[in-house]
Amino acid sequence: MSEIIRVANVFKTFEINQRRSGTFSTLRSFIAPVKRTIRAVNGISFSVFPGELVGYLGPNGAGKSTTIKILTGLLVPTSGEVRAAGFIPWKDRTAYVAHIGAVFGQRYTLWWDLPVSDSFDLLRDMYRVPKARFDANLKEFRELLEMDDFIETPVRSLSLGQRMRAELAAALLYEPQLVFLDEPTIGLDVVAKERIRDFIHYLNRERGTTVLLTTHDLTDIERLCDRVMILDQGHILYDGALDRLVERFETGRQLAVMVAGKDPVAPIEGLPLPVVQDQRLIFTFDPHQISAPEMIQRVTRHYEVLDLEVRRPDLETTIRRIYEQRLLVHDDPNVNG
Ligand SMILES: Nc1ncnc2c1ncn2[C@@H]1O[C@H](COP(=O)(O)OP(=O)(O)OP(=O)(O)O)[C@@H](O)[C@H]1O
Repeated sequence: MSEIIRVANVFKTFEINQRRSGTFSTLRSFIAPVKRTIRAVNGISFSVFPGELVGYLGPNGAGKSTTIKILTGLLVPTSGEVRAAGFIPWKDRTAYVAHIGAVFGQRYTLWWDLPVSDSFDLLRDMYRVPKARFDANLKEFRELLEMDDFIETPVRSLSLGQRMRAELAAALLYEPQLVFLDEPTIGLDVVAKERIRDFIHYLNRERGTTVLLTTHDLTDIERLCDRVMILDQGHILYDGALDRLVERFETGRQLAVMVAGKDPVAPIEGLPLPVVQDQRLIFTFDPHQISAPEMIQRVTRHYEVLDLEVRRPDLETTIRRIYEQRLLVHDDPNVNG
């Protein structure tokens, strides 16, 4: 199957003017600002295949939005090649945008003063969507995104959650095969986030829409993505299965056991002393050093166990460790996929 997105060796640098700090020794150094180059995207390559839902992760300033802007044709890369849905995004943008959808959590694309339904009608005309297809999509999206209560409301009066649902519908009513979602759940409450996730899931699994999703909310990623790419300082540091990433970097697993009797906790050779929490003994262990079955065996040999549970750290804890401790390093041949 041929790829729907192909990014090859793409760089994007920004030149910014920065005031000189420090000495006023010469007039020139006082007046002329210094040019500084920011390498927002620093030689990235990847492919996405039709029907994939790929999470694009990375700490603040990693270069995610810059990549999405290049892929949607809003920015021209400094060098490198991009093809998406058969187009070079920034070259033939008018034709290209009819084949893609884009939702930016922090930017409005709908008409501010128009009721939501009028915005939808305008989009139907702009993209020349046949009426029957448009009406069928609208009917389905109204139901899935529960839009009936606000479809006649001007966009400026919508709540953030309502606006995001309207934005999603607007980006998808003309059935693009490829969709870019940049922080679609930002600022939403848990119920609204869940509704948006269900919709993205439906789009991808039921309609086969290809999705590239940028988010800082790791529940979005956990719920939706099998594949993730991690970007840092403009480099892709990991591109592969989410499970493999977690398996590789997860530490601090816990075995929580409820034991019979009230004897003081006796140390088990080779294991650190457990802490007592909610009437359970909590043993923290590194799954790369000792497996969960072995931990269970050792502990059950020592105690009469009434109940036990192995707890894994959540995805957020694992990803935070990866970012903070810089566990993924550019050019490490072992980290990709
Ligand atoms: N138009 C611009 N001019 C100058 N620098 C820019 C511009 N756009 C982005 N940058 C810089 O490029 C780098 C990457 O920014 P980008 O917005 O792509 O990161 P991001 O991963 O999306 O971050 P966040 O998670 O905070 O949104 C940052 O250092 C940013 O300051």
